[in-house]
Amino acid sequence: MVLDICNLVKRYDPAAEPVLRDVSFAMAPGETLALEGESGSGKSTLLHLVAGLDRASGGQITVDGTDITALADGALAQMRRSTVGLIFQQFNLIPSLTVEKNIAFQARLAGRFDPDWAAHLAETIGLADHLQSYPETLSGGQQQRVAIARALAAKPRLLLADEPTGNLDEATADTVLQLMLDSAAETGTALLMVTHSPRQAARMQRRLHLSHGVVQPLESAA
Ligand SMILES: Nc1ncnc2c1ncn2[C@@H]1O[C@H](COP(=O)(O)OP(=O)(O)OP(=O)(O)O)[C@@H](O)[C@H]1O
Repeated sequence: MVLDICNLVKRYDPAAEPVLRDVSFAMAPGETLALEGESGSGKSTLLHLVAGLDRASGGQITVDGTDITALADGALAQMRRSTVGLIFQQFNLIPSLTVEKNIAFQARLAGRFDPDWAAHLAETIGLADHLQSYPETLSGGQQQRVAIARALAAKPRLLLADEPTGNLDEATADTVLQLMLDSAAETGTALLMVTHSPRQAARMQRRLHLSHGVVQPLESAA
């Protein structure tokens, strides 16, 4: 399994109910999973814990064979660089680098830069004419696509995406999701994606609904 989450608990306020009470699920290589649930149900919290950006209050998160809840901060950062891709609502593009260099950045850090793969992603995601532009000159939707291409370029074992097509019109969102699904299939990346769109969720292999701190499976049309 690329990801194995076991009895995960997260509480922010010791006096209140935990945001995540008892979350358990696993993902195999290449698997695509939609995480749904109403606003405030804890979806972003769950992604942050899996990314090692925040600490669990209980339970285990095993990423590519390593229980990350037991890792020190330095080892967690190393795990993120080598194994996990992130597409979060803040795009975190590097303002001093061109689009082309932003796309290459994480792949280079991970030691997996493949210029042909990066060029294929930029072309398919509609950024080929903007490779020498700087992020501040791009629209929000274009910046979001750079963040997506950057994550895919590094061929991560596990890709965590928090509403990755939220800034895009429906047709562009469909194209970009298809690229993410094709890339996951080609590189064996497991894709865990938070979405509010039932239409997008239906294109993933599995759907989980997060409510009251636990996840339940939902039927998927795929
Ligand atoms: N750093 C934090 N400190 C305290 N409470 C937090 C923190 N981050 C999130 N929360 C609380 O945890 C709950 C879950 O928030 P989270 O952002 O994970 O939900 P979400 O399902 O991703 O929501 P949305 O769909 O609106 O993005 C909310 O009640 C939120 O207020």
